[in-house]
Amino acid sequence: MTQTPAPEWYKSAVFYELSVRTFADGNGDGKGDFPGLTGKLDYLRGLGVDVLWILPCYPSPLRDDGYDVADYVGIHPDLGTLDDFKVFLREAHARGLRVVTDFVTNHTSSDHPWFQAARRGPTLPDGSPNEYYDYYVWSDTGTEYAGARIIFTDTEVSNWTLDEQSGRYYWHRFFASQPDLNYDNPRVIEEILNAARFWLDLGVDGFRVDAVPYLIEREGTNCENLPETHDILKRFRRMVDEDYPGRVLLAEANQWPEEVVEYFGTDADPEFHMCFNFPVMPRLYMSLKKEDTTSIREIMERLPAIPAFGQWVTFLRNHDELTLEMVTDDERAFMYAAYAPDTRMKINVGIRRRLAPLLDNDRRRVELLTTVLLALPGSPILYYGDEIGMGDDLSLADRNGVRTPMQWNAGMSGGFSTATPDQCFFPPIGDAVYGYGRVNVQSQEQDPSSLLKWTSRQLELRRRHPAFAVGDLTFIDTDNPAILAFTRRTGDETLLIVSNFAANAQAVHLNLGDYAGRVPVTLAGASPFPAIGEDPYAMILGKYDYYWLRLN
Ligand SMILES: OC[C@H]1O[C@H](O[C@H]2O[C@H](CO)[C@@H](O)[C@H](O)[C@H]2O)[C@H](O)[C@@H](O)[C@@H]1O
Ligand SMILES: [Ca+2]
Repeated sequence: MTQTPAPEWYKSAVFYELSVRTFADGNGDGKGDFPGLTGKLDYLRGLGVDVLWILPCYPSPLRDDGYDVADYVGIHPDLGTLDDFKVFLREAHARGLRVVTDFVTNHTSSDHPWFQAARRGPTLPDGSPNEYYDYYVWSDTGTEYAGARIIFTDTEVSNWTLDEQSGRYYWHRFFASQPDLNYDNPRVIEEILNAARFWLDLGVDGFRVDAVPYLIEREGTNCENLPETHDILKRFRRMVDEDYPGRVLLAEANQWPEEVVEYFGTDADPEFHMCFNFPVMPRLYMSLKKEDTTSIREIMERLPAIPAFGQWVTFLRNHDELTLEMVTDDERAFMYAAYAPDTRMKINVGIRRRLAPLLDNDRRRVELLTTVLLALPGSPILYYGDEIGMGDDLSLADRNGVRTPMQWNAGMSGGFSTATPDQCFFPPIGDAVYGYGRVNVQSQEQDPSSLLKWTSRQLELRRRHPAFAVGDLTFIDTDNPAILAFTRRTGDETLLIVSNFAANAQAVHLNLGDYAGRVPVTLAGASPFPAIGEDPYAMILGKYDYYWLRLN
């Protein structure tokens, strides 16, 4: 199957995020690789996703799982060769799957040759200027930009670190092993755009651009979302529009609605095609524990309008911690109390757990949040392994506990590798509840009622109703805050989504006066419900129950 060349394909796409290193090992060395991933493309096609977002695959010392790039135009040798990548891309495209790669713009690894050259100081021994020095941000005192917060609060005490070789401090928003590039230097912009061209020329369908708010620093600001940063990102978009039309840019900007929306730019002066909806994510979990969906509605209604080309990207989990940066202090305290009872679950400003353990492995709650994810405006992202209910490993450092090997079957190392578990890059999960002996693709493929099969059916249902992807959103007033009700509407159809966030059955009345005379019909099964009248529409929902309805 080949792809339909619709220019706005990303608006109706379902994304699947995966780490090549932990997805499938093709050569038995215990590390996932491109040949292994290529062998799993039929699985991904069968699941019903459209786009693969692959985590950074560049040569890297892996001090931040590849977000510390040592070479922008290569493949990490553990993952295969550039030719292996090309084969993967070709085979993905042949199956109608698109591929979006992670592009780390804000910083490099301290091992990158640019930084190693920069450390020689502004002037070389022969008196000539060191052109690489200005690739990074330096200080004599390490006191500038004091208004910038620290992001990795568990490990870093400052955004400046003294470099022994140059005797100067360098700026880094993330780990000290990730020096920030100096975007006030036009050569840096050229280098990064050229690196992007390299991958676009190979045929990638776009980039998830990492940590975009932090490109530029200015004294007296918090060094986030600055106008100069937006100018650079708009230049990136212009290059894509002019030379690579049809490719997509997705912004990772973990910001409040008013700031994140700026990363779309405008119809006249566009920036990113897509932005992650960070603010809504923690509120989905919060609403479950509070049995009150008010915060979901409030944050969604707070999102400013986006340009016609734009699309939000929604997610429940990803490779990082469940970030709690976009909540109030009280809400953060609530989330920690509700979802991180063990202190090992906390990291930086968030919670390092996977979807199934967060929801106590409760299939009803997993289904509920997944259906809301699929029904809210935006293109949803599934995180690898969540479609089978994988668990996490709190004994692993940093965020690695949610990056364990994909569980394919009950055999050696869960079918991830022919290597033994202790030889794998991260050990596959082997416990009695979430271990590969019990939770794996093969067994779920044989079980029609498995989470995997359910997910696949739900994706198929979503695909058949374009209103999920591009319909307008209208929240429906109810008399029960545990119930989230909204419509998604196009000129052709109106969908009504009703979800019960409570642990008990609930009665609710929906204010559906605008739809008097219409008959709700279930999307799966086409069962008609009582017709809507002038009075509030009464419904009963079982615990964590949901309805996907079409208003005929
Ligand atoms: O490349 C550095 C990091 O960039 C992304 O980080 C983001 O994740 C942080 C939480 O882990 C988040 O708080 C921050 O706002 C983001 O920019 C990337 O996803 C990380 O894996 C990476 O370490
Ligand atoms: Ca391998």
